[in-house]
Amino acid sequence: MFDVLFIGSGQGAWNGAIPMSQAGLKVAVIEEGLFGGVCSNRGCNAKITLDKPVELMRNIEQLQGRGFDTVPQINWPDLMAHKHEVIGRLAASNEQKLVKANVQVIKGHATLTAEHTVLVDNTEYTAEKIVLALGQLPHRLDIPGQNYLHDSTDFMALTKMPQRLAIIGAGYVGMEFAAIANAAGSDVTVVLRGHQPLREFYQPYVERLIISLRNRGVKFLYDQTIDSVTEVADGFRLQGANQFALAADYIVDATGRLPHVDDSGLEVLKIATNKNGIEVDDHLQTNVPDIYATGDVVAKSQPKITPVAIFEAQYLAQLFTGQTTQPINYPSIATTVFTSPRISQVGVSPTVAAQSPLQYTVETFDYSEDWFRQVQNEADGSLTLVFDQEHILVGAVEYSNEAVDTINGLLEIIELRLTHEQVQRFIYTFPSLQHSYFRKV
Ligand SMILES: Cc1cc2nc3c(=O)[nH]c(=O)nc-3n(C[C@H](O)[C@H](O)[C@H](O)COP(=O)(O)OP(=O)(O)OC[C@H]3O[C@@H](n4cnc5c(N)ncnc54)[C@H](O)[C@@H]3O)c2cc1C
Ligand SMILES: NC(=O)c1ccc[n+]([C@@H]2O[C@H](COP(=O)([O-])OP(=O)(O)OC[C@H]3O[C@@H](n4cnc5c(N)ncnc54)[C@H](O)[C@@H]3O)[C@@H](O)[C@H]2O)c1
Repeated sequence: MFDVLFIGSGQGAWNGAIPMSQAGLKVAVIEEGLFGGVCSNRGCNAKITLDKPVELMRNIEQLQGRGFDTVPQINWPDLMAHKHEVIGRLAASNEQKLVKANVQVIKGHATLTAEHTVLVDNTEYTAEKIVLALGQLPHRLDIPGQNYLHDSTDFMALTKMPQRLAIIGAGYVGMEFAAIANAAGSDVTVVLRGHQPLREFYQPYVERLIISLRNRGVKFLYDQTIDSVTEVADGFRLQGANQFALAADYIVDATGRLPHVDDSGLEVLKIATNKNGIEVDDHLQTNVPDIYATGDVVAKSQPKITPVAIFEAQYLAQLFTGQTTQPINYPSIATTVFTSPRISQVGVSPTVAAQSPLQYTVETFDYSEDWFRQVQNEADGSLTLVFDQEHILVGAVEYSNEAVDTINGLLEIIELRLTHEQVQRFIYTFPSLQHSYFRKV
């Protein structure tokens, strides 16, 4: 009998399994696919590998006539081969990480059969505690011609960049892929059901991102309902209400991801779920004692991203090894859409702050006036900061190529509620990004 049995081996599992095992618990991880789950094999890591040349290309573009005379072109087949090389080895190394930490690795599809029992290929495994780290699966539009639609995994394995790419949905996946495919030379059209791309992000910066992508040739079609996809002589045809029609060579369905709750026996134990995932209490415990859940499969208001899955897995390690009995207490969470420019944000949104002017002040800094950004000729960037009544930084959002580094840098100031005087004690390297913002805090 194991002390803890994880179903799923993604970020929401191994970041808990390893410290639990190192603390002396008998731990096993069951995985039916690639070890490391989505982020390692077909999510964050693959995406950032495909984005790297885009980021470099945009930086070089900004310096045309300022030290550079040409912009390099992306060689997609070479880039894809590089992605396969970098990402292809991760599953095996993720598995080895578990083995080295003395975690038992079990391969196959797990089904819960009783409160402490899981079945994998006719073998029963029992455990004191079971952790469901099942992740999410791509949502697929339920329309005729559904089989012609592709998901994020398909896109990130494309050997040839399609000439005409249609993307349905303008969330994280839709926008990031639009930026990459556009830089790689594809004629990209993003089709939106509503009128608000990247709903969770600060909208004035989303609007600037849309303008920037439009200027590069990406088309955005708002308020469209796709009814069907058909194969035609030279590709595919999307059709929708009010005579909407669009021709494309390849279509990505980026309409979101759904919690993976339907094939692991949750119903046998009547584990409570809703459309957002598995319901848990403030200790990540499901309605069934000794069964817990972490990561994307959890029904939660926090963003379904890797660092949150890691935080939850590490919390369970502390809980199960007796280091804490406290409820999970999420810190400030930075989120980023990896377009170019990027939008990165953390803490109180300027939109929320603007609704309570007595409680918050909001300040915006335009990078066209910042000498450090002028060095790289980055004119289209801004940082917005939110301060509370004590003038402590409580929120920040940046639209720029370096937004991730700025927001990660400001994260500790926000989380630790550092005062202006405390921040002034940091002696950063000069010149550096930190120097371009620390005086503003
Ligand atoms: C295209 C894309 C890009 C992304 N980019 C980013 C990013 O840049 N930054 C970021 O923070 N997040 C990003 N994410 C989100 C991130 O990948 C997820 O938040 C993270 O992978 C969640 O980890 P998890 O462990 O909860 O689930 P997963 O990684 O989904 O792992 C779940 C695992 O459980 C296994 N499993 C499920 N059921 C069973 C069963 N019954 N038996 C055995 N095994 C089972 C699955 O095979 C899977 O391997 C991205 C996601 C996508 C799709
Ligand atoms: N940078 C990152 O951190 C990152 C990157 C990629 C994915 N992710 C994670 O992966 C998950 C999935 O991302 P995603 O972009 O697929 O989902 P999402 O929820 O961010 O976006 C889905 C989009 O599809 C649209 N949509 C939904 N139903 C539709 C329909 N019937 N017709 C047309 N449009 C429709 C929505 O309005 C939305 O714009 C999220 O949990 C996200 O956190 C994170």
